[in-house]
Amino acid sequence: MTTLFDKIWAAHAVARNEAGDDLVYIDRHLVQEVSSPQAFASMKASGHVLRSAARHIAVQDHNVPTTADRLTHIASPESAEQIATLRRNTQATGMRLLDLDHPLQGIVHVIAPELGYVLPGSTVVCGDSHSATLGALGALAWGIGTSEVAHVMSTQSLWMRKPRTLGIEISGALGPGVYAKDLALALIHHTGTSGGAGYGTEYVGPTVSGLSMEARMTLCNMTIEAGSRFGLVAPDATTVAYLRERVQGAAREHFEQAVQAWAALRTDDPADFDRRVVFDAASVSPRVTWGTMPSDSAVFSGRVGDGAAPADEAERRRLEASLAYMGLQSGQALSSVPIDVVFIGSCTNGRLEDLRAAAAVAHGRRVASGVRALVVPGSGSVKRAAEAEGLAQVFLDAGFEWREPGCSMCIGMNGDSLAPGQRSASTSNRNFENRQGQGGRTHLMSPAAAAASAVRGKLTDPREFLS
Ligand SMILES: CC(C)[C@H](C(=O)O)[C@@H](O)C(=O)O
Ligand code: SF4
Repeated sequence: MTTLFDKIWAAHAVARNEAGDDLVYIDRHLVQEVSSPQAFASMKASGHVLRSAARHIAVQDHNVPTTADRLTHIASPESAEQIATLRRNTQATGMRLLDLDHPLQGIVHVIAPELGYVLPGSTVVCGDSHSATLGALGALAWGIGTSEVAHVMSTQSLWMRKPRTLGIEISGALGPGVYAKDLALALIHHTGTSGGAGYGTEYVGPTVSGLSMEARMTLCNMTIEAGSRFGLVAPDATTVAYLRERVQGAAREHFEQAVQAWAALRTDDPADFDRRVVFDAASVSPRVTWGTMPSDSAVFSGRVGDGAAPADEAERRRLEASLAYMGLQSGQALSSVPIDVVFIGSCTNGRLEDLRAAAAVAHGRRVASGVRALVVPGSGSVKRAAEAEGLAQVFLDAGFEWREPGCSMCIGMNGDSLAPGQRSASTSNRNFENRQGQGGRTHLMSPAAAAASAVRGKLTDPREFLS
């Protein structure tokens, strides 16, 4: 009797040192241009080589312009340099690269599942904190630091202290206009930004089983915002159906056999978790953040500060600084807050279902005057699919910009950023100070809510547009 986390860990731990850390075998590694330059350099400096090139895929995502002329024009020299460096490093080591001109290029956490690259029961790492997104496929997937990236490239393994396990058991149906993003924001509000620290999180229960693959990715993506590096969902029929269409190579040949083996990949008894949190999804309404931590959220009919008294003096000071940064008053009605920019995209909410939810609201409506609204698909595949089913046209007709894939305004490294003091409605995952641009103010929400906010020009509950 053991948890899914323990089973996958045990299948990959090949040795234990005196300190109690395990040497964990890494099945797959994803590489992006921001966290890899030093890793390639230190691998080279120590005379190591890429041990198993086929187990790594690199992609350009954070720095890529989302403008149509991006193959010939990259305005920022720093961005151009990081992109060129990854190109050089992958050529030198024989690592596969999805470059700017590749039809499958996109945000690393969006493309990996699309490629059928992440399989249930496997270990997957990436030098990026949102790697737990891939745990939605029943894999142990987590973000690592640059020195660990070098270690994985040269040894295909990592020393790791096994975390304790946290089971988040979710039951109850999500209401109309309520999405996995709202569930994630509600959970982070409930547990706090460090509630999951030291734990590997598995999401279980009927609500999770009922979520689509993409919604599971949204949920797992935000696990790190509650402090846990691992977010996991056991594979089931939904996972198998998703992978059946996508796996390639040897995994395709042995697919039916693998499906049988995956049946054992589940937590035998929730009592096996080191800690359990029980959560009712039916109680969740569309949410929006008002502060500078992802836990600072409330329902759209709520107020800045959410009416809760700060727990202590340090928290009172944090809230004060946070509201000063956000240019908001405690107690102000959230639905009265005007916005300047709308960003629909990111590894949290840049997949096809997200764009469908936003387009359903945008359809036949117009972005409010004075508001700039961008839709940035998470990958080339998402972009083409959205164009084929008419979503791109819906956005264009409504006055949104329709961009090339990448991280874009989620982090503002590629030239898409907020100006100082500008306020955004954003479907990304972090509302930290300066995250979307120096002095920019971020309100996190679901894609439908972001589209509703674009139309009204202020923070808006998407249910206002549901007929
Ligand atoms: C730049 C990258 C290493 C970073 C991360 O680790 O997550 C980024 O993706 C983010 O979302 O903050
Ligand atoms: S979309 Fe945002 S959160 Fe995701 S990898 Fe890119 S910068 Fe990080």
